[in-house]
Amino acid sequence: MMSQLQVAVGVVINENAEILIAHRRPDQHQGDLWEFPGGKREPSESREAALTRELFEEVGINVISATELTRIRHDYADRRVTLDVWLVTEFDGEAHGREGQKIKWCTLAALAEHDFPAANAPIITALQQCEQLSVSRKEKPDLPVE
Ligand SMILES: Nc1nc2c([nH]c(=O)n2[C@@H]2O[C@H](COP(=O)(O)OP(=O)(O)OP(=O)(O)O)[C@@H](O)[C@H]2O)c(=O)[nH]1
Ligand SMILES: [Mg+2]
Repeated sequence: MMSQLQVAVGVVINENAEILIAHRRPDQHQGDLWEFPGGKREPSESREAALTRELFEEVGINVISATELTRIRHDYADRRVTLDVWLVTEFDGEAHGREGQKIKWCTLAALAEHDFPAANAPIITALQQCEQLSVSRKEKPDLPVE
């Protein structure tokens, strides 16, 4: 039987309500596609600890505050994954591709222009309905009055 991989995935949001995405290397599973940073939970780890470790290893940020967005089970032809998807609303540090991968901050609208693994479709839907993203957009300061 195929094993079920437990994966911690972080949807990191900055003060402009932009979302961090990273490009998967061609040799990785679901390679050459965009992803939300994250990776496999180790057996000894909590789900939160896996998220914090993966985000530091991959994009060099320290998670301060994260809430659960959704959990997704998806069967690929060659493996089964459970994605624990977190909204990371507070973090320290400047995101950069620590594994040489391309990263970028992109608006919710621009996410649709990127190709993600099939398992990610419900994440995009959840983000479109996400209170926190619309709230942070509303809270964005207006242009200064002249
Ligand atoms: N990080 C991440 N993994 C995803 C996403 N969507 C998705 O299906 N996955 C799948 O989740 C699985 C584990 O993620 P990963 O490849 O990042 O694992 P990892 O960081 O531990 O990498 P490694 O295998 O190179 O050590 C992969 O099969 C990957 O295809 C996503 O948005 N982000
Ligand atoms: Mg990874």
